[in-house]
Amino acid sequence: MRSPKDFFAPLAVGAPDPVREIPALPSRMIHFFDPSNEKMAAKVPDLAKKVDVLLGNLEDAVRADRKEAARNGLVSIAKSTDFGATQLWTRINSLDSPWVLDDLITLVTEIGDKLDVIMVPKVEGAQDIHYVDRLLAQLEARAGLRRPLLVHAILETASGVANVEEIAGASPRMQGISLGPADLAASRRMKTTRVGGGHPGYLVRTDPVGDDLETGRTTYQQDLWHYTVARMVDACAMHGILPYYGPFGDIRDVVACEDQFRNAFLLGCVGTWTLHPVQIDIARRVFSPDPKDVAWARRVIAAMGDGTGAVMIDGKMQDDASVKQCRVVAELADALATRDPELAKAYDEATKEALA
Ligand SMILES: CC(=O)SCCNC(=O)CCNC(=O)[C@H](O)C(C)(C)COP(=O)(O)OP(=O)(O)OC[C@H]1O[C@@H](n2cnc3c(N)ncnc32)[C@H](O)[C@@H]1OP(=O)(O)O
Ligand SMILES: O=CC(=O)O
Ligand SMILES: [Mg+2]
Repeated sequence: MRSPKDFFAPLAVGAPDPVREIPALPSRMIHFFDPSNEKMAAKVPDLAKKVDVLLGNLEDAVRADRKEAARNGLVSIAKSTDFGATQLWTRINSLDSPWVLDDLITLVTEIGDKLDVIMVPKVEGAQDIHYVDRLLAQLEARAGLRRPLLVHAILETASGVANVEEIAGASPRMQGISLGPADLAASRRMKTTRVGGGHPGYLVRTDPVGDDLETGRTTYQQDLWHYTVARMVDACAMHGILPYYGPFGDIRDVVACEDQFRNAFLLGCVGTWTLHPVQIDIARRVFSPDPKDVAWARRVIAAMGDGTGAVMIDGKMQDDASVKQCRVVAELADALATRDPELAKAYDEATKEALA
């Protein structure tokens, strides 16, 4: 473990100073595209106007014989596109793969000034982050970068989950963590065959009435990912970094996708991955607080004055703890409003109505 005294010192001579705080930039959707896919690449300039984060994916879902094309495609897209306020991220290949070294050398050298965050898959423990941390510092120094690249880990191995707290705190570069339900299911030897979402077999059933075991016993499907998402959220909150839901692979099932995203939002996640354009509006809707909740939060904050004591609003007790929750919602709304004028209007109208 690094000494707290030198945690914020650069890991290579000439590398930029590490950040002391992770910027809470809007990142409701991390939209994945394959930079070697011409159709997807052609949509990037338009998508940049619609999403908070664009991610050039180099790992799984890119065929082995397209890895180089994806890497080079990302370099040329990054150089030729105006991303405005939209962040550009990449997902590199896994640390044991034959491609990752060239991914990092090429991307940091060629487009290190355009990239915001590097997503690292299949992280097992702090040692993986330490490896990337030092290598990035060396490459940043060589490329003369002034701004450090941030690192995002995917939680998709059983070891990663067991070590999630040390991963979250492994480096000042740690920006966030995403749930990777597909690889995690495989790593845990779960008996699912899906990319995220629930399973009809994972359920609880009401008790029998008398001796009849068959009739009237309602079943409730449970969330396979509750434990992992909750644990990830705690690890991230503890270290001041951001938690995200990951992929929802049933593109057609926009209803269950929205449910899964909302569960993650309510538990503390700030965003999710979007794999297909149809998921972008779902993520925007779910990960932007509802105008009614924003109006309520602003009303509680106004009524609570300096934030101490207790007041009654519409029959509900408010005190220091509820005003803190309201501040989370109100601050998120303020941050999103600066990026999204439609949301800003909806929040202000709902607030006026609530305070009238
Ligand atoms: C477990 C994990 O690791 S998840 C992360 C890795 N996986 C990914 O990144 C997957 C990314 N998404 C995809 O590859 C695709 O969306 C697929 C394969 C799921 C579906 O692709 P398609 O069969 O082409 O879907 P569909 O026909 O509905 O696409 C409609 C249009 O949207 C485009 N499109 C689809 N996905 C994307 C995307 N992620 N970004 C931009 N455009 C897209 C298609 O190219 C198509 O364009 P066109 O109208 O010009 O022909
Ligand atoms: O990479 C994501 C996953 O679910 O696996
Ligand atoms: Mg994966």
